[in-house]
Amino acid sequence: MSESYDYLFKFLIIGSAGVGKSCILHNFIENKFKDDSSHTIGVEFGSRIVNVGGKQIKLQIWDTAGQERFRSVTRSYYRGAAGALLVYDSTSRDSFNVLNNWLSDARTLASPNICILLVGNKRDMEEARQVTFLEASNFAQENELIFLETSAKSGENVEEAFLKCSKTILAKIETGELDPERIGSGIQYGDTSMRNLKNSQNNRRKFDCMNGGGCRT
Ligand SMILES: Nc1nc2c(ncn2[C@@H]2O[C@H](COP(=O)(O)OP(=O)(O)OP(=O)(O)O)[C@@H](O)[C@H]2O)c(=O)[nH]1
Repeated sequence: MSESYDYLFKFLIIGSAGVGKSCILHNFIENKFKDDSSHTIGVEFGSRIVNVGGKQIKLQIWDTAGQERFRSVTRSYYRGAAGALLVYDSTSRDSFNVLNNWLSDARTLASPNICILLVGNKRDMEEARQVTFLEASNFAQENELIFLETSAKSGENVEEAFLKCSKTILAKIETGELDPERIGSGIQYGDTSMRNLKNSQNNRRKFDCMNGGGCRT
């Protein structure tokens, strides 16, 4: 069965080892918690079509390994990503303290216009919390990031995280701030968009003809 969608967005999930990146992806794709998750080796991949404001968007998601020894491999996947979920574990101050390193990697190696969403995962473990909502939201504000707390275990806000990032990218396409045709934008037109684009070009030609503007073929 062929898939029909308007746009394809390339997404990354980045952050330290063990913060729950693979579980977030698994929850988003399979709608369940992966309780036997082991360290990712290199990168893993998932994709899903979501509906954002009436547009079908195919998300192509690269889940990267957090362990330092895979850093050179994972960095090679950053190029041309339209969006990234930058994940820390709200029960681990260490994972929060290194966010600046992840952020500068994402901003230098991916598209300069990359939409980054800060995700504080493991929200279900309130008793073990080491990072408050307020300090993370201040960090997000200072660094112009959108921010959400999630639980890959209960599924809370997981879908919302991907949708929020997709909505922001779509809005930038619609206002012309992002150009999907720019190489390395991390965005591609799907069949449906191409069809609409061609129809609007054809309509434009018809309009030019009717108004004596000469017909270009
Ligand atoms: N309670 C709770 N545990 C979680 C949550 N998300 C992940 N975990 C657990 O945290 C551990 C690490 O999860 P992973 O998804 O493998 O972590 P990762 O960030 O992909 O790790 P790397 O692949 O090494 O980078 C696993 O034992 C998960 O079961 C969550 O939201 N709540």
